[in-house]
Amino acid sequence: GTCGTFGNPYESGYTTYLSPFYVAEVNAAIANASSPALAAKFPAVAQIPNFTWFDVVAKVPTLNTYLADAASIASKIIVQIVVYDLPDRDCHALASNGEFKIANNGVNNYKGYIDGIAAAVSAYPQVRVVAVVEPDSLANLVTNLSDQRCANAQSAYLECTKYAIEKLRQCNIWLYLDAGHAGWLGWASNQDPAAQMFAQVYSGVPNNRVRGLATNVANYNALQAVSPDPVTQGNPTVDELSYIRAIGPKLASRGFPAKFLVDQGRSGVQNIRDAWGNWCNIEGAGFGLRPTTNTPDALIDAIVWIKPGGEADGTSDTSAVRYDATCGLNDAKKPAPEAGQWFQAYFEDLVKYANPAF
Ligand SMILES: O=[N+]([O-])c1ccc(O[C@@H]2O[C@H](CO)[C@@H](O[C@@H]3O[C@H](CO)[C@@H](O[C@@H]4O[C@H](CO)[C@@H](O)[C@H](O)[C@H]4O)[C@H](O)[C@H]3O)[C@H](O)[C@H]2O)cc1
Ligand SMILES: [Mg+2]
Repeated sequence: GTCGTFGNPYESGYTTYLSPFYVAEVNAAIANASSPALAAKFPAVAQIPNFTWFDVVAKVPTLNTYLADAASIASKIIVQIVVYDLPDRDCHALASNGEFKIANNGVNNYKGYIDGIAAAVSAYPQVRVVAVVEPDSLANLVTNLSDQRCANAQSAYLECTKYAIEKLRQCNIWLYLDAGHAGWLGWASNQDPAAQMFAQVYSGVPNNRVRGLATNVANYNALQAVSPDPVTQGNPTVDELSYIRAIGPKLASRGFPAKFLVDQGRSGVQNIRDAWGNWCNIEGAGFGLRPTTNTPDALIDAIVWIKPGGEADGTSDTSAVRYDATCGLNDAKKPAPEAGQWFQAYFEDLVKYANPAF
């Protein structure tokens, strides 16, 4: 490509920007804390970088603000974002359905959303942007085309993802496509179809800035399980490291030399789910391994916190339009607010059960 470096964006010497959005959420949590002893730990949490989710187009202007702020802080700095606004988003679930609908000009709306992000990235070439692209989207195309909503969304997801990769090609951006997790695409029957699809998307845009894949986004799997969680039911890819070591070579052999980011933001406690497919506000979860480039495999660029701990996965209000039954299961903490909204009790648990401890 025409750009210089395209190695690990988290290379030494780079600091990672703290999202003011999340810092503000944690500061508010201090004011609402159930116990002063626990609240004493909250400021330390606010110092750990995570990703800012651009889940509505109205948030895109704040990206300019963040990039300008970051540029004023350090010459070598990384801003971490999640691109998350596909039309008919979260097609196999209800909790995170988005603002754009395919049936209502959604693909064009999405392209405008991407154009806004691309303009911000171009305006601040001195700031590195690491972007996770569309959690749950391509993974749903691997396993859920039997769901009419996903089948209907397939071509739009692929067109929108291609557009995002084409537009987000500035020399200061690194893209990681979302790749589900060990309990999703890690099943043997899913690995090859997944590798095939990711490699096809990668090859579809020459000279792209797709560095690799992001796994375990908004999920709870260990990077390296001490012992298999019972829910893994004999699946050899018991954790994210085994999933990555299984799918990495399958991607490389198909022309996609993918590197990985692994979300460990809510992975501090294992054996807390009734089933591996349960994903909503899982009770007992704790903040996990701290972000680092000290990873167990060269395939992994960094351990990161992508889902901001404390922001809900979905509402438990059965009367809500976006109520998903998964958020009503026994292992889902209740009462929970809408996806993305601050869930104070859940945040306090994440701090309480954090491993490593705060
Ligand atoms: O014994 N075997 O050999 C065998 C073989 C195959 C088997 O089938 C596999 O079973 C897996 C479950 O074990 C399924 O994985 C679940 O798929 C769901 C979507 O369908 C995901 O939900 C998403 O989760 C996101 C957060 O991660 C949410 O943000 C998002 O809103 C939400 O929709 C779950 O995580 C994920 O765990 C696979 O599809 C399925 O193919 C099972 C056994
Ligand atoms: Mg979700």
